[in-house]
Amino acid sequence: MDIFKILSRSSKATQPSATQKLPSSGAVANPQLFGHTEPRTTQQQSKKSRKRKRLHNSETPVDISLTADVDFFGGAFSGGAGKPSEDTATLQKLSDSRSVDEPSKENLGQQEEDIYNEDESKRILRSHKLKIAVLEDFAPPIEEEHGKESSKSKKRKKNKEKPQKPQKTGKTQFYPQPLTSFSQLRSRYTIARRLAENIAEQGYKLPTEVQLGALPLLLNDKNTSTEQESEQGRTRPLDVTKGIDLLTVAPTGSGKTIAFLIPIINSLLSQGETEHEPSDGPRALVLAPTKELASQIVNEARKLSKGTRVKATLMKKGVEVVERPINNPKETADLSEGSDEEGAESESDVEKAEAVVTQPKAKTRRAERVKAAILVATPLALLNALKQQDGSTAELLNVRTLVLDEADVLLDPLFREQVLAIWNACSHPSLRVGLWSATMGSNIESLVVETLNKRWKNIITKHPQHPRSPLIRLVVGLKDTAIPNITHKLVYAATEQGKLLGLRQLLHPTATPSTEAGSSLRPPFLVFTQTIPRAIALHSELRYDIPPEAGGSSRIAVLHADLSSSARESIMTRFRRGEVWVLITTDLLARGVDFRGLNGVVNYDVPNSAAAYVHRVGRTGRAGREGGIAVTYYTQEDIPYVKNVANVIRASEALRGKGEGEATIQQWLLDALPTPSKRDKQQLKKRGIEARRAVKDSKGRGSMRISTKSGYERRAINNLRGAKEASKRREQLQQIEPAAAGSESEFDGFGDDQA
Ligand SMILES: Nc1ncnc2c1ncn2[C@@H]1O[C@H](COP(=O)(O)OP(=O)(O)OP(=O)(O)O)[C@@H](O)[C@H]1O
Repeated sequence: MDIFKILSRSSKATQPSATQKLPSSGAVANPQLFGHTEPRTTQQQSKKSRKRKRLHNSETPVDISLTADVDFFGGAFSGGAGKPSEDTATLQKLSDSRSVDEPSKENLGQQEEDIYNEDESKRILRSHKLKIAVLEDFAPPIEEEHGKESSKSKKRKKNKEKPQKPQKTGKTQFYPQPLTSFSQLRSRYTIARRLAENIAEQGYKLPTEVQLGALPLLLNDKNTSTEQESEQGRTRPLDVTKGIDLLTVAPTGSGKTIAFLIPIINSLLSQGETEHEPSDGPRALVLAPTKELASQIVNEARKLSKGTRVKATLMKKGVEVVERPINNPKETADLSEGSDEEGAESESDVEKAEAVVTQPKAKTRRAERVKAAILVATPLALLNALKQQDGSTAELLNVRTLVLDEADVLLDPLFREQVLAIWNACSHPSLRVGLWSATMGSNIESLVVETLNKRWKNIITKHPQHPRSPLIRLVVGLKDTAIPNITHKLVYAATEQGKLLGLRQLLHPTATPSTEAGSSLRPPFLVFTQTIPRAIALHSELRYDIPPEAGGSSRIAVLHADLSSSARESIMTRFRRGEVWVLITTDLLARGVDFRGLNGVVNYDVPNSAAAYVHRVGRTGRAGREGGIAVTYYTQEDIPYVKNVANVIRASEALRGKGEGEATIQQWLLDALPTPSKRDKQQLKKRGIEARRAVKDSKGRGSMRISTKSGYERRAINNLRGAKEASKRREQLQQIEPAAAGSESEFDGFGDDQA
């Protein structure tokens, strides 16, 4: 069934042309956004140059790019992804629990082939627009490392009997080994066989930019060029083998989820069976701002850990994460300390057993405990499960990896307190943090550094010799910019009625074939509004716009946070299945949610910030897909704020290589639009367009209502309705009055006997 044909109620103008490409159609050949336009000959040359030993600097820089048809498992697999050939039997024999430190002989042979020298690494990273910098490195200063002590370092040494103090080095560039094919996960990092198979089964062939840069860093790369280049041009070694804290800014839809999940799953698999008991609680924690995103992450984690002992679960209401006492919090704290001890027949085991036996049942909650090693949660749901009777937060003693997906929103005032409380509850000294988003303000970076420093102060008081891991920042492309493969339309609709008319034209494009914004937006698409009441109102206004023969009102749905969890789940499923074609929503679905087949996004209400725009429009054009369309309507009220959006569109089009002539936003428009002040931007981010929050505008009129009727028409209708009601009331009164008069006449007053 052609959705577009039915929606447009015509077959004439709606036949998709043979050349028309939809983002929802077909598979993507190349999920990368940058660096795959280099000529084939260069790629062939690069293949030869790869056969160099690691860390040997070549005299002449070699042109390196990636081949699109990557052969899984070093060319040994045949018959499609995930199907190992006989040649790979040896690889397969590797146990999924083998330590990553013990590469097999056959893998070592492969390893040498896949190692790039520093110039090659630089070249690849640059061609894919990857910038990796060390934000904070806590290793000793360079001079000391190389045995040449400066007078400064001598002085420092004199005062040095104090505990290790973090050494700030400023931002320095860093060039790790890029991961140019998923087969290198096995050959270089000896990830678990089953994990590698699961990756192949998903059909992932070529790593996206963020995977290319982040996976080597997170898999504790021993092969990487451990040199970092400081602003002064000096180099110093950087040790990533003990783990790093990573802040990643990479475009929407660029595959950040598997970039953080693969290292988590691999690390859990590489730990011996004995190390983790389900009763120890989760070992990896992923926080996401919405239930929808959290459940999507769990699904991804389950696909990647299929057939292994690693389990992932979603935090649900009523489920316990740690043992919590009801009456006496002290007792549970003792119990958890005991359970952290290792070794069979140890004293602590006895204590543990006794504690379990002697623990009165009434003192512990009887709810089900989380047994999975990976827990994915929204901040509030998890914090509620950690709150103790005395108001304190229970510790998550065994969590070694904390991931904040959509970190900038999680560390924004809305979630900040909850997230920091959870971060601090993860008390393991070797906790590694990953912060991931497509947008990241510098204030968030500062907050991260501050939080890490505070935590570190606490750690060294308890564990003075504990090594500190570096904080690395990975940026793909231009920070805070929409992906280059989206077509943007910024449409002036003047009024609220104008926007509704515009949206109707998108639903029935043949009515106005010349409509610029609507000419090629085909369902399924998302429509974003500023508030829940507006989403509901827009849904009621449009719900009968789709003809019954096309499925009628069932094709259009609304999803927002006031709905029950089950209603939200069911709408998501119907949308993913293609039963719902137009989904009206709020910023609830703006971040992280992955709809592969989305053809477009409509910003019915202008987003509250540039970042919100980047995320909303990033629901389309995922994993390198072409052609998603983002339509943004703006009215008179939005003019003071729309420059934010216009700037993002300009930057995204520049990234795509669009010149002034073909740009959506002409320079004259940019010049004409007012630049909002910092205060205005903050206010907008917090509250959105103020007038749209109220049912009525500042003059008491309902001009921000979602309706195609003008204010004049609505007033006329209201007057008519008022007049009708008044006359009805008069009629009723007239009927009541004679009756009342009659009843009065029947009342004879109080009798003498009642007085
Ligand atoms: N290497 C790859 N090759 C092809 N597809 C991939 C690859 N990696 C991930 N994908 C797919 O890309 C899509 C987007 O991935 P993901 O949701 O992780 O993006 P993201 O970077 O987290 O986006 P957002 O910033 O919007 O949250 C998913 O459908 C995923 O399956």
